[in-house]
Amino acid sequence: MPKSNSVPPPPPVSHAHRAPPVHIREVHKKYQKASIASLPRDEFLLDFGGNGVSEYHKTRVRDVGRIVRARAENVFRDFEGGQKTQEGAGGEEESPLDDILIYEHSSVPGFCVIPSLLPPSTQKSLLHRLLFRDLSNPQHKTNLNLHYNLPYSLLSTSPETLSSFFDIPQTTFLEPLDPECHKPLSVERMLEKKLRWMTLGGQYDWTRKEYPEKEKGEEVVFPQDVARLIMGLFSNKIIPQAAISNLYSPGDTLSPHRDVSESSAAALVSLSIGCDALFVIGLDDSSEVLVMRIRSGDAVIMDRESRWAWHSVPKILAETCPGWLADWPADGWMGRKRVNLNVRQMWD
Ligand SMILES: O=C(O)CCC(=O)C(=O)O
Ligand SMILES: [Fe+2]
Repeated sequence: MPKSNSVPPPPPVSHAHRAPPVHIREVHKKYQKASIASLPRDEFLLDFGGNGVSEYHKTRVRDVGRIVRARAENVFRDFEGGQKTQEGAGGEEESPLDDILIYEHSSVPGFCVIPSLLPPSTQKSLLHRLLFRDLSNPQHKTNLNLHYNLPYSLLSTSPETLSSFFDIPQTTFLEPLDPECHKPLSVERMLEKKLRWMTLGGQYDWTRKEYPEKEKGEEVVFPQDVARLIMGLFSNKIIPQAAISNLYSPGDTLSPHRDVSESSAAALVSLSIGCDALFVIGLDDSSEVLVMRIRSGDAVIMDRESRWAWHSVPKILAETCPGWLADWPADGWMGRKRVNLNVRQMWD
């Protein structure tokens, strides 16, 4: 991948509050309403899976770099460590020993996709780290901490006795901070619908739209194994310091926005696991808006101009989670979810 040399400077942080342009909002709304059955016939939808890239996109996508497969496999093996289980490979065929291609799309310069980057066993290991280990650690805040006391005292984060919200009785209740505003919430309902994001490492303040200040040195440590995974694959692009893990169910959306609170122009790296999603991305002054179907295991990179692009998730496609993953960790939970890990560098 070419190194970021002509990176435009970050827009002012005040731009985080700006309204998205009409041309982005319209595409977002159109694809929010699209039927899943119509998508394979849509030549304007970029899709590296299914029937493959459409004629329309073939001329707009080019391969701009590669990751040496042997190197990636070492990184995956290191990440999975002792946790690799016999269920890991899920009966998948071995991949041929060729390098992994990185594709850039001409509509949004710097926007790159690596289809099917993460093998099934790495996807499961990453879910385990995020949802069994990091979610049990009260330092990594979630959307629910703003309104509820989470029963962390019932969980254990020690590797020998690790237990998670998936392991405790699902009828356990989260007590609201303000009982006038919220009713108690069961762990079952939390995991099924209400848990929408968790922040890792530098804790983003969603109200003030700010990260912790570098000088204060107060940031929560970013999980070292996840950092090694990202650096092993994208070391010339980003130093992972913060991440948002988004959890979506069919019917959930993410509105058009730009990620402009970071004081670094390093790329954003985004990994997706579970159900497919539609992803919209476009620049402020461009009528060319790209819509892509993101599948489980895909990596997306927003670098250079695309780093400050508007983007959104208008739709999660129900019943599209790969079969080998649908019952993770039990009872079809991932079959009803998409988990995204959006990794950021806060400062240079
Ligand atoms: O879920 C996604 O693919 C995008 C998430 C995103 O844009 C964000 O967390 O800022
Ligand atoms: Fe974003």
